[in-house]
Amino acid sequence: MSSNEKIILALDVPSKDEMLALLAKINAPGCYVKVGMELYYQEGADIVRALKASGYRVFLDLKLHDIPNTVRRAMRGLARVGADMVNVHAAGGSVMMRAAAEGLAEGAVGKRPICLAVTQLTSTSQEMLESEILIQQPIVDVIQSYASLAARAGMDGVVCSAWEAAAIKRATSSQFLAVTPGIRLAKDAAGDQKRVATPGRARTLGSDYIVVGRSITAASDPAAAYRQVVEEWGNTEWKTDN
Ligand SMILES: O=c1ccn([C@@H]2O[C@H](COP(=O)(O)O)[C@@H](O)[C@H]2O)c(=O)[nH]1
Repeated sequence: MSSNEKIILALDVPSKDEMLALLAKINAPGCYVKVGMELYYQEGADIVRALKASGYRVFLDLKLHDIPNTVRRAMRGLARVGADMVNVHAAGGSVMMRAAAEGLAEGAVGKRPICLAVTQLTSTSQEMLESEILIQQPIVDVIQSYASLAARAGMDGVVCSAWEAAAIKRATSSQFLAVTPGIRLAKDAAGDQKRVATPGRARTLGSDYIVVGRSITAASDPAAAYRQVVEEWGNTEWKTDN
């Protein structure tokens, strides 16, 4: 089956065996995949090495958020593992983000991995932002501000929802990446996600990459769902002038 390098499949499964079974079902060799906490905390760095050895591109989604020295040293190690894309929380601040970039440059064997900053999780709503995180501003303004900070601190882009993609590019540059989870096929339930978009909508809103998990992995036919995401993305025109 054909894949698309801008579609990142979230491998949210608890073991290597389940991951291999899922990849066999989807049958998209060499596609972009995401290893998150669930799989990494069970299988460790070997899972990334195995995926890379099989030709997949890997986003290692561990969302580091700690003091700058710890993040720098952790990133030095993660760069050696060989992921193509990694991330931190922008809320860790500019010194921490700069330390992440430096650690990656120190550890990278060849090209350093793309480093993203998570702005506000796609499971966060405006209401939660105000009542729980105690930030009394429109979420898009908060995300724009984090994106500017991240760009100045040497990040290559941010994780945000598709709905903020154009705003973060206005605040930074058209080259600054918007990697957007919270993607659902139209028929699917949002579940715990609050800021969601379909693959086609995400493209028109200016996403550079979309991250798709349960709309594919929980589908009765994951291969058909993956194909639908690829087609919907591919049949939609990308816009930057939102
Ligand atoms: O803001 C964020 C940051 C990361 N994620 C991750 O993306 C996938 C989404 O999975 P779905 O099943 O498509 O909801 C998941 O691995 C999250 O950890 C995110 O959703 N939002």
